[in-house]
Amino acid sequence: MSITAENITWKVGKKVIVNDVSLNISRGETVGLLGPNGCGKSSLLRILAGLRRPDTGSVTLEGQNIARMAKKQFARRVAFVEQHGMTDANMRVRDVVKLGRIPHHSPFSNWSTHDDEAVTAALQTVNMLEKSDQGWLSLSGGERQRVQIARALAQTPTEILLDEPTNHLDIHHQMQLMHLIGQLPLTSLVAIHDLNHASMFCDSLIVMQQGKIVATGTPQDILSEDLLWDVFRVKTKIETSRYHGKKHIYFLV
Ligand SMILES: Nc1ncnc2c1ncn2[C@@H]1O[C@H](COP(=O)(O)OP(=O)(O)OP(=O)(O)O)[C@@H](O)[C@H]1O
Repeated sequence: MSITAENITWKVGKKVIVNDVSLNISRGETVGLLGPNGCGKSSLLRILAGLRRPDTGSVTLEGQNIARMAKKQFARRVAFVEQHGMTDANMRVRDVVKLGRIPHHSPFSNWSTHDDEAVTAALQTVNMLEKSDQGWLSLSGGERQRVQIARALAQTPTEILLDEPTNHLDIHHQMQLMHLIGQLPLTSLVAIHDLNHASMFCDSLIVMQQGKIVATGTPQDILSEDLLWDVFRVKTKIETSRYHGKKHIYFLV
């Protein structure tokens, strides 16, 4: 298993935010993390990214407990793209993406052509190479989002955690990004609100409600009208799309 969590619980005061969560994500899988606002998706991602310590339970990467991994070793493996922008400084786009190479350097190592190649490839992947010299503050919300993803890719991680990465993106870039995430030769866990995109682009899904996991499995197996009513309180009609063969959800009023 690439990422395993066992019985993770995280509380703030007496409020249980992540409640006894266990999960197993196989290497190379693209997993969608679904659930209503406030159900604990970001909190769980932050725990898996090593930014929060759970009160109980453990997270392991290929069997290694992350609490016992050196920070740098962890950062070389796991990239995290959070929901909100990462800097107020007016850095050039290329310099923002270069930050992704930090875990690969010691105080004495020099910047190499390999680093340059990783940065260029990451910018190319998100279609931002031609804006390399533009200032961060001059970018649109969607462009910033893509640069943040480039920074994560420049890290050349084996696991990538993304918190609503298609937020701010127009439909073209949403589709392009979800397709890209699905194609990356990495283990990806992506919090996402668009259920049709989750169905189209994810190998499997984890559905949360009030801090707990209430369903896991392939989109084909678990997306059902009953589940979406129970979790999101929406009426739906679900059919297998004759265009892409995946489940397609129609929302009814
Ligand atoms: N540091 C904190 N202190 C207090 N409450 C917190 C803290 N972090 C998260 N919460 C609460 O935990 C709950 C889960 O929040 P979280 O951001 O994980 O949800 P989410 O599923 O990512 O939501 P959304 O879909 O709206 O982004 C929310 O009620 C939130 O207010």
